[in-house]
Amino acid sequence: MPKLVLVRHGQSFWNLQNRFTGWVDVPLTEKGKEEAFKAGELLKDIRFNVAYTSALTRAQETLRIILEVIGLQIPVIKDQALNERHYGALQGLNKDRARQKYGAEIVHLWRRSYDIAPPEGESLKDTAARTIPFLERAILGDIYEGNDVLVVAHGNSLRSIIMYLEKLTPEEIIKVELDTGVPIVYEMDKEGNVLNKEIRRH
Ligand SMILES: O=C(O)[C@@H](CO)OP(=O)(O)O
Repeated sequence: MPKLVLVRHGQSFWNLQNRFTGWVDVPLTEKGKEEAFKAGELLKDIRFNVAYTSALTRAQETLRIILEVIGLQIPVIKDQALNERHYGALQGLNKDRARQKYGAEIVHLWRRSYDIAPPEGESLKDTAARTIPFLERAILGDIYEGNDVLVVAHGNSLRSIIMYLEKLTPEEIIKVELDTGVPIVYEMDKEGNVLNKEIRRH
């Protein structure tokens, strides 16, 4: 059965500094590179046929390290459809400062709700409007052909994909948090349904 593996990029400098990142192209920290290395170690048993990533360096670099550790040279497709949610006016702002400025409750809704967008930014629903057509058109197309597929992207672009794959409701997706560099391995059928989910921790 084909496998679909999702990995959030390793720690970036703005993850470390607790700042909203969105589309700002912030590189990985040393810890982030180590997390990518460990993700590669945990995925050595899977002979991926193709990999997808976003247009942002932190995801591309995480993918590059994973493929180097596994020792695979496969086609890599980069597309901004997989970019992080655009965080609008919050990009660059410290998350604790944002809670002080706007209130913890609304900041939590901006970060984790389905349809409440941060100022000038994308809600998860807006993000899904670009990730899901790409998932259906490109990524699941490979699954239908029986390929093992690796996707390295971002906390919220992956939450939108997880919501779709696991058929979660807006109430359920609000609780979903992704750790950096921790692979989620889905066993799929060739119709694109999830048969099994395994989270591989370091
Ligand atoms: O800053 C961001 O772009 C994202 C992911 O790190 O943050 P959050 O977890 O708040 O959605």
